[in-house]
Amino acid sequence: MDETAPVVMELHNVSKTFGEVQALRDVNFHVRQGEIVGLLGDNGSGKSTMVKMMMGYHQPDPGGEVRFDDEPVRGWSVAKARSLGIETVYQERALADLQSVWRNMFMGREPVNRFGLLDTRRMRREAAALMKGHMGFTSGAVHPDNVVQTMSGGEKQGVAITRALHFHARLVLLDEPTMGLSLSETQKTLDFVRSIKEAGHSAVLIDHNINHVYPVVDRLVVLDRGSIAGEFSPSEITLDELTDRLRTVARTGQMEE
Ligand SMILES: Nc1ncnc2c1ncn2[C@@H]1O[C@H](COP(=O)(O)OP(=O)(O)OP(=O)(O)O)[C@@H](O)[C@H]1O
Repeated sequence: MDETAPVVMELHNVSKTFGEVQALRDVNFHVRQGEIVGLLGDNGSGKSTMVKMMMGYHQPDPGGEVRFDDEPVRGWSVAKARSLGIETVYQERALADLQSVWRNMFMGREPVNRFGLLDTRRMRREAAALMKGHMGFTSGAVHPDNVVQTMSGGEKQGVAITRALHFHARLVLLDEPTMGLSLSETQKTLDFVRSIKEAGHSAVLIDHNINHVYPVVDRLVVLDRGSIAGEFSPSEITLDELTDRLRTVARTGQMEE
């Protein structure tokens, strides 16, 4: 990974408290352009809270800051994050289940024709082309008019990721994207993550299965009870060593005994 690549997004001293629970504690985190970062940690360690912070769903507690392209972001919100090119891919939550594939692909960014009306023909046509190109859906089994609800988990994932790629998302956030997917769908999803990097964009990936995360990321960040407990590059640590370290963190809260 090019350590001189510009930082796209940064969380600076970010904490997040929900009532009595401190989900994040003084987190300092960054993602560089063209970098894929994996977030690891036990249940409740704060991974989803961190992703939701990056997608604009949560605001940091006072004293913390979200930065984008080296500038502090004011008025942090989901709409603001989307306008900066941040896309989220969730297994179940990214798509409107009762809407068609083409509607989902263009939601919020629908092209209009010369009469100022939604250009549905163009959306259908482009959705079909994208499905063939990015998703490799050549069987005809998945049509742009299909309602998302009827699609498999992997197909839904494909739609969400295709949308992120098509709109040139600069940062794609993936929270458990392989949950419940078959082996081949998982492989496809991980290939998509690689293609984000190939396109020069960035991603943050949460996946409980470190066998999925390890081969696709440039850097691994380990969270423990809301704090960053350690950071590795897969080139510095074998998968077996990483597994051992994660067990140690779960037991002691430290990366090393
Ligand atoms: N909206 C909320 N209100 C109250 N507590 C919350 C909220 N969101 C998260 N928490 C708490 O914050 C802590 C961190 O949760 P988070 O979902 O970020 O963990 P996680 O690492 O993603 O866990 P998992 O791997 O189980 O999904 C947990 O104790 C959780 O119960």
